[in-house]
Amino acid sequence: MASEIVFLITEQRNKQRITLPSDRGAYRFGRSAQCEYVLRRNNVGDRQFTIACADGQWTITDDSSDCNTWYNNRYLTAGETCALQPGDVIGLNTDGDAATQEITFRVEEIRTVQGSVEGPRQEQTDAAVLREVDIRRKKRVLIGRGDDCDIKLVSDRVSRHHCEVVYRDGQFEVRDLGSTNGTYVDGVRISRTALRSGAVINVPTQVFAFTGGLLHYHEHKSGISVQLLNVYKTVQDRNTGKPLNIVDGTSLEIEPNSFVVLVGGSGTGKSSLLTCITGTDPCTAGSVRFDGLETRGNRNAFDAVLGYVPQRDIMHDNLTVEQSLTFTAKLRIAHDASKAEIAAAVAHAIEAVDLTGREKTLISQLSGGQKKRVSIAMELLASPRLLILDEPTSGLSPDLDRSMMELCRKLSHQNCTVLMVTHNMSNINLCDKIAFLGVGGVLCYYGPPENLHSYFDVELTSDIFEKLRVPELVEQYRCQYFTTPEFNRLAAAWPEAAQEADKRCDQSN
Ligand SMILES: Nc1ncnc2c1ncn2[C@@H]1O[C@H](COP(=O)(O)OP(=O)(O)OP(=O)(O)O)[C@@H](O)[C@H]1O
Repeated sequence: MASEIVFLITEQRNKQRITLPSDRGAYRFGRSAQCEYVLRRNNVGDRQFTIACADGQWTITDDSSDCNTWYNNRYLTAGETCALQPGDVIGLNTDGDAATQEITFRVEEIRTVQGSVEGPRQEQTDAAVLREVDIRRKKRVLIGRGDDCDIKLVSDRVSRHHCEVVYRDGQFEVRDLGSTNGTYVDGVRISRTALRSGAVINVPTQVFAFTGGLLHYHEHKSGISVQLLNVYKTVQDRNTGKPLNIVDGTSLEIEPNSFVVLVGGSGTGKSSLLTCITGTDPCTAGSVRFDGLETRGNRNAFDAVLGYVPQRDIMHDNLTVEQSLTFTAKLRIAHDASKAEIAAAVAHAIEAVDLTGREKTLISQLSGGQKKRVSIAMELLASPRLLILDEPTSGLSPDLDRSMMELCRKLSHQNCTVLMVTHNMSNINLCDKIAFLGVGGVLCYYGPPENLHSYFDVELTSDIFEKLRVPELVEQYRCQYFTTPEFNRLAAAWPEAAQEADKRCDQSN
């Protein structure tokens, strides 16, 4: 009988579940690229430990000669094997302090499964629930925001009856039902088309994968994840005529419903990286994924999940907040929305940006910070699952900067994933992660704000900007990033991200 073991891996604030099926042999954990689960950390051996299953019994074996593996309440001796059961904890003390375990692997569950199961799986924590609908059995699956739909999507961008997937005479077909914002199959807007196995269907805020007569989808609570894998933007240098990387091999993962701030000195490629993510000027190499799905070729469809707040506010001064938002709502919300639905969406957006009580105020009478909130509310009308803000706090007073950061934090935890570009570091502790770029478009740090100063070994944030102007230091921090938990979690899920690390940096250092 096959079985699988579920580990909850905890490292700093990050949590991740992995499921290892028993019929795939042993799973090696360690620094080496040959391991099934690569852990590029200090004080981790090339092969640290192995998890395996024989005769229904899961075990851990310590493989490392010089770095110890913690098991429940003691260290294993080199080569020792122990049986695993739910509740057991494996720990690694990557900072070298024997008293603390920086990464823990807790056995959550060992379960028997029928037949064979597919390879190691990453499981999202709390972000999404995987659903599937059997089209052959139902014959017709109606998708939309109406109460009578088989798959009901809660977004004003989705039409009441948006599209349907039907099965007739052995054929599967998807038909758009005259929706406002479109149905896409493999990145192309369709009115009706036959479905092949493996097709990807997009409607606003939702992606479906169609295989073997089943429609699979993640029922999202709100924000999406973004994966950047070896992302490059190469341009022709206007001075030398030679190729120049202005985004230079960036790999990182933005977790669902997190608030990430992108910082870096002037000209370090922040805007260029943003345009790779928004797709307005796509990357020249590498991959940008939303919820793990490649966005290249699917750009139109993925636009639906994106909200972009530009640096300059674009609104009519002589309209009130409510008029302005109602005007935008009529353009963005599905055309079959009733007046009451539009009014509710506007009220919801106003409340989300804490402007309740200002509905009747003219835009011209708002402060800079309030205007920015209206710009954000305009994007929220479209229920984005990723909100990108380009320097929303530039030109604002310090107290407004704080309230803007607090708003972004709130939105990220309630509505969507938030990515913000900023120069202002004073309230940076309010974000979940900082992506710090150095000269030449190199990602030098990606991690929580509380580790920033120790990582760069500085007391003042301004010293980081100084350091990241020096190309040699930038290269040093590029490689240091490849040893961090954030990068290793990404590389474990997307091994191609490690290729760049292996190419750029000698991992034995
Ligand atoms: N064709 C080109 N030739 C040479 N350099 C270029 C070319 N195109 C862009 N660059 C450089 O690429 C870098 C990245 O620009 P980008 O606008 O993305 O940086 P940024 O971090 O957003 O800057 P800022 O904070 O000043 O807005 C800049 O240094 C820019 O001068």
